[in-house]
Amino acid sequence: MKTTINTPSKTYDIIIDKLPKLNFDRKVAVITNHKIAGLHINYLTNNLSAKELHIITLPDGEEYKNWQNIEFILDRLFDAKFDRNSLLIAFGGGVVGDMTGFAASIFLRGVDFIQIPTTLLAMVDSSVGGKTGINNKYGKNLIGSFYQPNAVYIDTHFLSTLPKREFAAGMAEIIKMAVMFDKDFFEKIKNNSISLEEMIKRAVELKADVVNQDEKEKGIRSVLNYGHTFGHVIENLTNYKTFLHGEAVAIGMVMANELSKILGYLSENEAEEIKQVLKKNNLPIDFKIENIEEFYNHFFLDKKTSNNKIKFIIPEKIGKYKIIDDIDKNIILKVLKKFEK
Ligand SMILES: NC(=O)c1ccc[n+]([C@@H]2O[C@H](COP(=O)([O-])OP(=O)(O)OC[C@H]3O[C@@H](n4cnc5c(N)ncnc54)[C@H](O)[C@@H]3O)[C@@H](O)[C@H]2O)c1
Ligand SMILES: O=C(O)C(=O)C[C@@H](O)[C@H](O)[C@H](O)COP(=O)(O)O
Ligand SMILES: [Zn+2]
Repeated sequence: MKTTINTPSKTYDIIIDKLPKLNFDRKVAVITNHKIAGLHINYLTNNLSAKELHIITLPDGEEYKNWQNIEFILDRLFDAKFDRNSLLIAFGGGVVGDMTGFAASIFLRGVDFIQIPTTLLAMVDSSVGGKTGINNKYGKNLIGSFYQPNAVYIDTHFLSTLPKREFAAGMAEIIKMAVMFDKDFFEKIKNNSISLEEMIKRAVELKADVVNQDEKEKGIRSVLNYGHTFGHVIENLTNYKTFLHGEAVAIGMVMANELSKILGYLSENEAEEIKQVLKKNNLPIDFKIENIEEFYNHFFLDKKTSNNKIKFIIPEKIGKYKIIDDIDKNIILKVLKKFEK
């Protein structure tokens, strides 16, 4: 199965199939982490040949998605005398993918890279669309670039070793896409009447369609941030340690749905339906806020906030999104109070 991304900066294919034989007549650096290398590096290198092959392994975890590890990658590339004709391969989840893409976008002002995602979340979301970056003390993904890969190879073979919690985190981003764009897709997920490959394919198609329309998030691409306005604050406040990204997004969707209900859009029934689908997919749907003013103030670090207007993405109904950025502070505090400790 193949989907194509066609943006002003690059056109490339997303191939959902067994990993093909990859031959590159140039220097190649595979960037991964220790866990994935231990589990799958042989499967990759058995299908990969290059003029010169380097493996760069990073520490594992969201807390390592930072400048220090970007510099680690760049130092390895300089030490090995990589040049502008070199290729980087992101072999891992979203953390590896975001860091590899960012390193590729700034090394020598930009070298080619490809994505070989190994988590469900990376397969359906982070490997597609060219958002790259790192976190810092101010928040999530606040430093980075829009930099498209040359190709994405999605081989579900890698999911055989993915822990249940990580699989669930990927389901959060899939459910997000269904709630925003495709009620039929949501129903299939709810009723378990869709195969894993078909689910991945549909989620990738939905994301590709958005990226093709709005590569650099000037409009509709912000819809992919549903659940993230709240979710990123949760990740930041819990130091990226309590929740996986997808788990924080799931809670964020529940909070966004509360906002939609208060504004008179989403019905109680549909909000409950979404909660049940998240729960059934082993995702958290609650979070206790210690300090709602502190939580509220984090919204002003969100990249979608401009001119002090916080932008929220909510479902008007399942399958129909709404972008809204002129909400009174008291309404937002009313939502946060529902989750106050
Ligand atoms: N760029 C984007 O558009 C985009 C989209 C969504 C999420 N993200 C980012 O992606 C990150 C989350 O990505 P993630 O959920 O893939 O987390 P992750 O990259 O941290 O991987 C999750 C865990 O699973 C392990 N792992 C990876 N593949 C495995 C496999 N096949 N078998 C066993 N273990 C495996 C990893 O080592 C890690 O411990 C966040 O930083 C988020 O901000 C980016
Ligand atoms: O690709 C996008 O656009 C998304 O918003 C996908 C999100 O799932 C992803 O977590 C992204 O990194 C969040 O975007 P950000 O710009 O808020 O970092
Ligand atoms: Zn996300």
